Amino acid sequence: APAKKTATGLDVLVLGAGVSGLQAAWMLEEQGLKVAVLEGRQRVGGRVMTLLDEPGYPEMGFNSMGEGYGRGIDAAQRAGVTLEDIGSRYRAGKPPMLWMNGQPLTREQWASHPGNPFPDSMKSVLPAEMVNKLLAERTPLADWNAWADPASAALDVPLHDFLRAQGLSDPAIRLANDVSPYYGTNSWDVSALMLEFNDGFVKAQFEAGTKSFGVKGGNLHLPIGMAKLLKGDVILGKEIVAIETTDSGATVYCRDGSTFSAKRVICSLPFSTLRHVKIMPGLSGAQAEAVSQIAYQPLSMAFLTATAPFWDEDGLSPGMWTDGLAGTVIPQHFGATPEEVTGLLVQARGSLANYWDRLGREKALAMIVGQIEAMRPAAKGKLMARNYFSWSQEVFNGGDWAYFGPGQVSRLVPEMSKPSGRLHFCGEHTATGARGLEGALESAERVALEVLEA
Ligand SMILES: Cc1cc2nc3c(=O)[nH]c(=O)nc-3n(C[C@H](O)[C@H](O)[C@H](O)COP(=O)(O)OP(=O)(O)OC[C@H]3O[C@@H](n4cnc5c(N)ncnc54)[C@H](O)[C@@H]3O)c2cc1C
Repeated sequence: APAKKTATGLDVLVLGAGVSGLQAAWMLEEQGLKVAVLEGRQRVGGRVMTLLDEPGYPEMGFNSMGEGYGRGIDAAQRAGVTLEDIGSRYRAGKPPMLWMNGQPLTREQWASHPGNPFPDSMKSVLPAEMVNKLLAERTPLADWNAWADPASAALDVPLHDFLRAQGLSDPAIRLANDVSPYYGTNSWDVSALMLEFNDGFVKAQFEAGTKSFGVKGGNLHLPIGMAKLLKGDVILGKEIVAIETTDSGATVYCRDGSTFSAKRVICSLPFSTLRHVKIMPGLSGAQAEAVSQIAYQPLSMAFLTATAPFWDEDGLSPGMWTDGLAGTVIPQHFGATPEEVTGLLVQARGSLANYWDRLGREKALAMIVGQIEAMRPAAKGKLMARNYFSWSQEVFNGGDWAYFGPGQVSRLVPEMSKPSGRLHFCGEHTATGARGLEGALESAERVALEVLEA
């Protein structure tokens, strides 16, 4: 039987219990509104997701906040969780090595390697550093806060164009970007302007300070703490399938047959999942285009542990950036001391993530272990595959963060987050001044003010 309504006389229904939805709900309650939150998963947190039963509490989602995360630091204090500077843990141990074609290379070896396709002046730049370094040094975006202004539209071109203009050949672009893209699946499907905005945000973070904060015991404790602050219901297991607004109110329909009504609805769903929700009346123009078209980053991860420190045996860093099917191996230093390795997080982005996903969990894990063992015989028989997590395959995400394709920043960003009648939007994809978790919180502030002023 359909679940009974648990909340009546609501001012606002918030859809999604990620940090943006939880923050918006809290802000509106502070102003005296009656709010309920509906969440599809059986947990809160969305893209903040910690494996609390694995050693070192590996993070499958949100990693850390910078010192400039005013909203994030404030939310953590309110939620009663402890932030610790984990920057030294990221930097602990030997620096990761570059593995090209199955062979380990130091930076010096790479600089003179015959397979190095980078321009002469940049031979010692590692592939993983190249895109961010070029953006940092040569961004054509004078004011990063103006990224979505019409005046910046000329920069809304494929990342490929920017990288070509910096003197990178196609093989150099493939290695520096497409093997493990931060945004997009390759240099053609992402706007350079989006990365220039991100570069500005990163620089502003460094100006505020160089610490990286994580939540003690796992980042998942942040949204759990934020949810506890709410007076209204946070109802789990409520997959939204339709949203209807009229001149006088709004109704939300869930997959289990239950319905909820309120004066207004705030939707924090990523557009990758919202595009499967029936919206009545339908959206139009750039907003409809955005909901249907904006892409989400493919990102998949395997969590491995080692029964013995094979990196001591072969004398090489446990960290690996490979140009092959094993992706990037990131040692986790979350034990009692920063030296201890609590596990290996193996990450694939872009088309490699899609390939792992198509193999499926078991085959992907076996392939990853086999690849590492082939490169490092000392690892043979010592790797334990414990977990596989794909953001693309998560029904309630359909990918990691939103990214804009060439032309989409200018065409969609100024329009896509405006309210449609009594339906309002928040979530990291709607942030225009910050990125990541801080962007999600920024969007919550914007939407809360929007609802209060409506
Ligand atoms: C691997 C990874 C690493 C990251 N690292 C960092 C970092 O280091 N620093 C940083 O600042 N940010 C980082 N981020 C980004 C940060 O985690 C996100 O920006 C932020 O958590 C997004 O919050 P949100 O509320 O916008 O979206 P979400 O957390 O995705 O919340 C949306 C909610 O809606 C729910 N939902 C979706 N569809 C439905 C439906 N149909 N019905 C009901 N509920 C639904 C979801 O279950 C989810 O709970 C990272 C993200 C990932 C995935």
